[in-house]
Amino acid sequence: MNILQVLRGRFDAVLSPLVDETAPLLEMIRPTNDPKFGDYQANCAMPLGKKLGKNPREIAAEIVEKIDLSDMCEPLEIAGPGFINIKLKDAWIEAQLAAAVTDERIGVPLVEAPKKYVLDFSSPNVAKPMHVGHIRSTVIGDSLAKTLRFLGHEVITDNHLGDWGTQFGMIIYGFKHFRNNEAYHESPVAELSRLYREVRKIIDYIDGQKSLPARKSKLMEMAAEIEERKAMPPTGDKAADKKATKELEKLQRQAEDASKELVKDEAKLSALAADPEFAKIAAEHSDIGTAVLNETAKLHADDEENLALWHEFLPKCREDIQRIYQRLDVTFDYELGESFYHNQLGPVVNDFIEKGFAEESEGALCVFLDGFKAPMIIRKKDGAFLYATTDLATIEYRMREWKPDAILYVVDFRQGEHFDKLFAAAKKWGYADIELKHVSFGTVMGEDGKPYKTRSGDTVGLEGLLDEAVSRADKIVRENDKDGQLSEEQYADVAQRVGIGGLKYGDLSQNRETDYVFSYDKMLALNGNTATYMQYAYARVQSIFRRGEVDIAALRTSGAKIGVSSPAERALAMKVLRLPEALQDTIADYRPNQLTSYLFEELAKSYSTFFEQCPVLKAETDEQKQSRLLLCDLTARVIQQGLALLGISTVDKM
Ligand SMILES: NC(=[NH2+])NCCC[C@H](N)C(=O)O
Repeated sequence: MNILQVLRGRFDAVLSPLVDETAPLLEMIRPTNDPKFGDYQANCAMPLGKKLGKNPREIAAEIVEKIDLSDMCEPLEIAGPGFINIKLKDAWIEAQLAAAVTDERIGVPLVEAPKKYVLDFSSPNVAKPMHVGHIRSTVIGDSLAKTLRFLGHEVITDNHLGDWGTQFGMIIYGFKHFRNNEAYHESPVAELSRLYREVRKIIDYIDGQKSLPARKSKLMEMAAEIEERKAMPPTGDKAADKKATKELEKLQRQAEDASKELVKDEAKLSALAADPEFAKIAAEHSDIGTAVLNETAKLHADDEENLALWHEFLPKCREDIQRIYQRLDVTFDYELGESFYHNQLGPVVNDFIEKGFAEESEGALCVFLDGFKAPMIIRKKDGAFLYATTDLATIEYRMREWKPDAILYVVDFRQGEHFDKLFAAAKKWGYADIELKHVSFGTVMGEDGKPYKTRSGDTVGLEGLLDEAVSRADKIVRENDKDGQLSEEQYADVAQRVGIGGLKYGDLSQNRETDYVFSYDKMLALNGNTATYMQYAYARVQSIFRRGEVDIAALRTSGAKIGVSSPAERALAMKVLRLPEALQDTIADYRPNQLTSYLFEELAKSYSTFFEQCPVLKAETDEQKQSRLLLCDLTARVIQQGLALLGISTVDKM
């Protein structure tokens, strides 16, 4: 059971006659950090006292007097200004452990009111280099899907592939003008990816050159302004002068950065221009920007040739991405990409017009939303629909077909404004009683402090990244296996699980909203908050069973019991029983790092202390030995379950 939830339920019964809204008070019942204060502590008497104008200690006494917890807790204690300390009875803990030992779900209850979730994650733009951010979305989304499902919710996972965008205009253009038939034949995706990069390069070159004069004059303006400000005499007002100096410095820094950037770009452009072959191509394709848009527009207008090319390219691109999913062991219920909604965009826009939610502004069709300066554009001046239009059609489809209670979008924080607007527009459109949530995440950084880039910048690069993790894991596993207990075959298997697991855990253990630095060394470390450490803890328990020739499955059903007489055993037992709470915390705001920190900071650390203080195979009595073996087993099962919900597997030996 979820102990915290049960405690809160009991408090709720006492608090609800006193206040209208008990939820914030119930939030103040938390596990303690120090066993001195019991297992849980309720701090709600203080705010309640303030609210009711009574002495908090009196309130606390009143709560303690009325609450019915005698079945599970020792008599409650009131401390300090009105803290209520809650200590569970040992016998009650032991009964919970006994139930968990024979429970496949190790004591995790199913939610009483299951909800239906749609999870939109991964969603790369095919035919365009997939990047580390898409791995991040994939790993976070998959873990949330698994956790929600485990708790009993219904989850539909949907990979909203970008399979209809300008990138297809680009490869269609590239295919028509630059393709190498032989290369395409040999390795179509590699050739398409080359074509994408080629077209991108020309577009960037032409746009870069076009923007140079404006950038230069902007810099001159900045320089002039700096001079002007420098020439200004001080006013004598200290604060104002200080502010002026600060502003001047800021402007100087900006000018310096812009000028460096310009020098760099100019160098790049002139290097390209110096390549006669490239210069010739660029000159021949000077209208490439418009041409690409035309190819895209033709595709969207069902042009026969472009549609045929799209049908030819798409399965190849999807296959390419599939390899990454296979290696990450991630699957989707649906992969309804942007192209799937193509025919619904017109009707969506018409519906907005009919309902009076959209108006024309400078030729574009706009949805004005309260609280936003800029409107959401749903049709461009040239008639083209946008990313946002597709997302509206997607919401309509999902609501109609699946009727979910919530749609979660696991997407990069840079799309924050898009989703804010999308959700506001959806609400306006009538989708008000659904939870629409942008599960936003930060950037994966390189050790140089810039966004992490794989060497080749495409799926091949991402595969290289996975390969590297596995090959480093292989080395670590071999070094660690001093007594040579693993076969060659086992090395390969363990390296896979440790390498890919390390990569996933390294990501999931971060607060998803912050940027983090990608480091193989950190994510594969044997010590610390890593998958490797958790996998190792699991394997160590299995090795105890092997060394002691323990048939753990038989012991589970033998009627042997776990006792919690020593502090280390009791502390570990409490952590084991807190798995349901950790999972609840994980989905409360969709944060897998709640689960990793429970596994590492709480469970693994308590296990370590237990392991130091409590001999298992050499326990004093048979009864104690069985008790400790079962506690080790529960710990290992919680680790295994926890890792499984993160999409990470365990190994028995490593
Ligand atoms: N429904 C959505 N907008 N999902 C996210 C799509 C992400 C987009 N394809 C990208 O790679 O940036």
